[in-house]
Amino acid sequence: MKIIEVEDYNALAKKASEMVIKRVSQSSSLTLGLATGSTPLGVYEHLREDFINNKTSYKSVKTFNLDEYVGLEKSNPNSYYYYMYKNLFDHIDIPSNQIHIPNGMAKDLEAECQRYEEQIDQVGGIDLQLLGIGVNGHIGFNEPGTSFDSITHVVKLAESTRIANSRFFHDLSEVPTHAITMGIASIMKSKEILLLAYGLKKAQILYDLMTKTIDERLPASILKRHPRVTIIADKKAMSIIKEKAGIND
Ligand SMILES: N[C@@H]1[C@@H](O)[C@H](O)[C@@H](COP(=O)(O)O)O[C@@H]1O
Repeated sequence: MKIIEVEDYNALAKKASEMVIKRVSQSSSLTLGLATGSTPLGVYEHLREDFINNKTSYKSVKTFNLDEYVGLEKSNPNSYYYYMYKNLFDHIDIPSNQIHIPNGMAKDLEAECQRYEEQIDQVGGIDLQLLGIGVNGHIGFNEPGTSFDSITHVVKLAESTRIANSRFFHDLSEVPTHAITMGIASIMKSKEILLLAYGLKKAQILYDLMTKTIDERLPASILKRHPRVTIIADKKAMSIIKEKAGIND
């Protein structure tokens, strides 16, 4: 895994967006894997600005989102569907039939998971997957203990994840208990992965990721087996790694 350290959140968002824009401009049929949460917000902001200023076109780009809550309507501001349209899709020229987000309202959730995984395979897999990381090391919504062989599936969210994500809801009881997520094996099929981490609250998990062995108790640790992973982290997220290595700056 290659780590790029940047000064702060804005530099992280800028760097990540430049990498995405470069791939979009270079390929006539790119498939992007997209993430939600607070971390990619600045990246999407830069992509929106770039679309206005430089007209980078997404007409032939396909996207697959990592995950979606179970039981939230698309119109619910906390659904990842709503998040993605509000922060990105409503502002660029991507055709809606090229956007893929798991349907957390599907009657048959198992069938929805299978359909989603097949769609990813049908387009030849994801070229570039954006990832955040949970404080417990989850990627997508793959909580600690998830099998490394998992494909798109329904998960019961860890209480720590529900509490962490409750900041977006009125209170904890509104946070869904389940979600659909690409599995660890689905994520590992991506040709290239860009993991973003910023802030002190990610410093411990980033240190664990870099120093601990590959283990299902730390879902992100599997990324060490992937040939093309870049981590972009700001100084705060890097602070424990550097402190333990005796690096001061
Ligand atoms: N399902 C998402 C993940 O895809 C995201 O990476 C993580 C970190 O979120 P944040 O970027 O807000 O710290 O939390 C959520 O639970």
